[in-house]
Amino acid sequence: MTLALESDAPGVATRGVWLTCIDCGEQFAPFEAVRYTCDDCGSLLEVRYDEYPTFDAFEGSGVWRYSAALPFEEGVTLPEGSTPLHAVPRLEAEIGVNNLRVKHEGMNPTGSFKDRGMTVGVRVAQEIGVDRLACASTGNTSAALSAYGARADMETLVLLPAGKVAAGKVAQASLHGARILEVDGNFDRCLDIVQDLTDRGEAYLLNSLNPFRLEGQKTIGLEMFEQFEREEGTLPDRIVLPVGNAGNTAALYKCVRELRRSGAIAEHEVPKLTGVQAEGSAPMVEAIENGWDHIERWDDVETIATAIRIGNPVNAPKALPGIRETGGTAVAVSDEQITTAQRDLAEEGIGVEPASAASIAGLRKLRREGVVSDDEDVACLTTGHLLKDPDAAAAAGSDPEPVPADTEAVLDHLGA
Ligand SMILES: Cc1ncc(COP(=O)(O)O)c(C=O)c1O
Ligand SMILES: N[C@@H](CCOP(=O)(O)O)C(=O)O
Repeated sequence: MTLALESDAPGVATRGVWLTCIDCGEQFAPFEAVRYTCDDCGSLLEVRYDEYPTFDAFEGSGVWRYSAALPFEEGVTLPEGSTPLHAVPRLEAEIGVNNLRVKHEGMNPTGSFKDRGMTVGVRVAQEIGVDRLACASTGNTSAALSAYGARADMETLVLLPAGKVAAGKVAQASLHGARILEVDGNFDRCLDIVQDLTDRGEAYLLNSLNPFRLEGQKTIGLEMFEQFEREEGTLPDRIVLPVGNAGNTAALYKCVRELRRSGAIAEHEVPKLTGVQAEGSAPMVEAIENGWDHIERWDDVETIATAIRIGNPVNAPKALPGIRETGGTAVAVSDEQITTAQRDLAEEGIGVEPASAASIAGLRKLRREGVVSDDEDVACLTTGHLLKDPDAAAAAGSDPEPVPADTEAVLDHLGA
């Protein structure tokens, strides 16, 4: 396995930062115009730097600890990052791997990893000087954008698929002051519309199609590597993560390529990126299983894990090579397997929303199939907090037992 590394970026932009097309290689200055895709060929853009740092360049905490690998020294912060890397001894033994850690991104300020992307993305919006921020969302992106937009005192517009966003997320967007449009269509249609609006200059797009979002999200990998190394004396052999729009997969792949390029990690230390989707929403798994270099859009998607109810992952051109070049894979899990994993994590004290539990469900399935071996050190990413989706949590948990307001009756009920 050999990773394809970026070539040197010619010339110098702001702090040596460039927007580069992942297909034709065309380069653009990063902040002089609003641009999400390549002017020449329409493909995805990636942020590239003149230099890539090693671990000794990092200081401080949270996302901005990694400013040497980001386009700015600091951003609009709440602050975000510094999330725990939990040991889960019972799950580790039951699933049967050498080492299992859970990186719980639900512990970010708005309860998901999106905050890492927004602290950078909203800072870029300030730099460019836009008036209004916008996103399509299955919930978490809208919650994060609303909070970071509020922090920056900027107007926010969010488009949500009607009836398909968990209650906690709508409440967040609402209270942080976003204008919320409920669209009669799924997330992918919402994103089509937001792209049309932003192409017409109506707003600045802060979905993960915006390459600066992924810069913030790549700090998940930087932080996880430092924690894993500190606590386990090694790096994980494999990172297992839920996949929706495939931004995190793209961001983690970029993280390892940059670390390889600076010499901070060796080729044999590159973890296998392993994506998990819900069976009812699995275009990336379909592409990996069929050896395709593109995804086919799924128009009808359904899963209890509403955060990853996505049929057209826009970052697939970045994420598919990431899975393949790192020797990883992709797997689909049922809603039942997701709920079981959500309960299992809860029994270890870790509260996650359904999409997050997909990582554990996927690892368990791959281990049973023998794709993951028993000597592997694995990090699973859990992406959102349990309270994001209180209805799913209540349905997965047990019902409260009604008792009279009387101590004897309570003791009686307990069978004492
Ligand atoms: C909780 C949660 N997990 C996973 C995902 C999937 O992440 P990505 O779109 O980066 O693949 C999302 C959103 O897409 C999410 O909100
Ligand atoms: N799960 C996401 C879907 C949008 O993803 P993005 O990373 O492209 O913004 C959400 O929370 O909306």
